[in-house]
Amino acid sequence: MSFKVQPQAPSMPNRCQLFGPGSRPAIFEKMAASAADVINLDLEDSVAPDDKPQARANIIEALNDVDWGTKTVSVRINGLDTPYWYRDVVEVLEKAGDRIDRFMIPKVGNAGDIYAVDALASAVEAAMGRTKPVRFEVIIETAAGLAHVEEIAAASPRMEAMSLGAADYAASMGMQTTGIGGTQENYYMVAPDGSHHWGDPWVAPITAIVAACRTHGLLPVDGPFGDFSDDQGFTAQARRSATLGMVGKWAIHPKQVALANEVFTPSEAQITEAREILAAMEQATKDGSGAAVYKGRLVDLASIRQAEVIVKQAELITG
Ligand SMILES: CCC(=O)SCCNC(=O)CCNC(=O)[C@H](O)C(C)(C)COP(=O)(O)OP(=O)(O)OC[C@H]1O[C@@H](n2cnc3c(N)ncnc32)[C@H](O)[C@@H]1OP(=O)(O)O
Ligand SMILES: O=CC(=O)O
Ligand SMILES: [Mg+2]
Repeated sequence: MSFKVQPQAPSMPNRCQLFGPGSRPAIFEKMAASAADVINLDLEDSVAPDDKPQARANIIEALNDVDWGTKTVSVRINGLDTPYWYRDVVEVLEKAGDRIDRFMIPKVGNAGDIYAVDALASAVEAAMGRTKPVRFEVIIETAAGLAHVEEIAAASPRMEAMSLGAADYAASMGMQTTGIGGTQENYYMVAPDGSHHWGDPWVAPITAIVAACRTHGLLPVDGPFGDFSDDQGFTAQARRSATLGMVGKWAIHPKQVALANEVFTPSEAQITEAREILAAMEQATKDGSGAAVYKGRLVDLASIRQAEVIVKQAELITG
């Protein structure tokens, strides 16, 4: 371990972030009644330009009036290259009560973008006498965002989570696809027998996001999977993300919430195995050994840290 100890990510459930357009208030109560840990009310790409002012008003009303229970509630503001974002920040912080937890900042390109939103949010919060600072989550979905992912993660104490936005990321990187996340038809290897084996084109940005988040104590989250009729594809993508260290995934349709919750909640079998490894290592330590054999395989002090990840995830969900 480096002399600088790795900070803990915030201890909060973040297995699924359910999105809904701010221009569609009829679904807000359904979002609040869902099993998602986080709700993202959108002012950005799911809202047409002419609908932005009404969507803002709808979201402010919902932040004041809807019972969001214990969910984390986030508002996705517009990008800093648009004329909308400053009004998103100012109006929401001036008119919504304390039920807003996060702003999601899309298409961030560097730490300066976070600084700008931080400065504006700080001024409005001070002017309004708000005592609960809004926290930030960002989307890494541009080439610049990926290139500067670490400085973005470190940009403000408000930073809480970071998502991969597969759709805009693909566009910004010039990827030859219109698919949003998951398997890409043309990203395959050919085996000696001529069969095709599909690779994961998202592994590089996911790994970069996880590393930046873990270095700075943020929650790494996988973004949208567009084909909401493909449960198997969603689950496979979510499992790959969980295996690489992400803590949750977006749902762009309510049917994806249960799928995400299942993947990002450790199974009984995983929890049992983790507890057995901890018990085996406790016995090994008592016996004066740093290593032991569990089910025919090596476990050592690193296995304790691995098992603790799973036990902590489980405890977070069960409370
Ligand atoms: C890709 C890049 C990104 O930026 S993704 C993030 C931005 N996009 C979004 O926020 C889109 C979110 N999703 C949606 O707007 C809708 O789910 C879309 C995909 C348009 C589908 O809507 P719709 O045709 O109504 O679906 P459906 O008939 O299958 O709905 C079944 C029941 O579920 C409801 N529903 C729909 N969407 C949501 C939602 N996001 N949250 C909560 N509930 C939702 C529908 O109202 C419908 O309810 P009911 O059964 O009639 O009571
Ligand atoms: O905003 C999300 C994306 O995939 O783009
Ligand atoms: Mg996007």
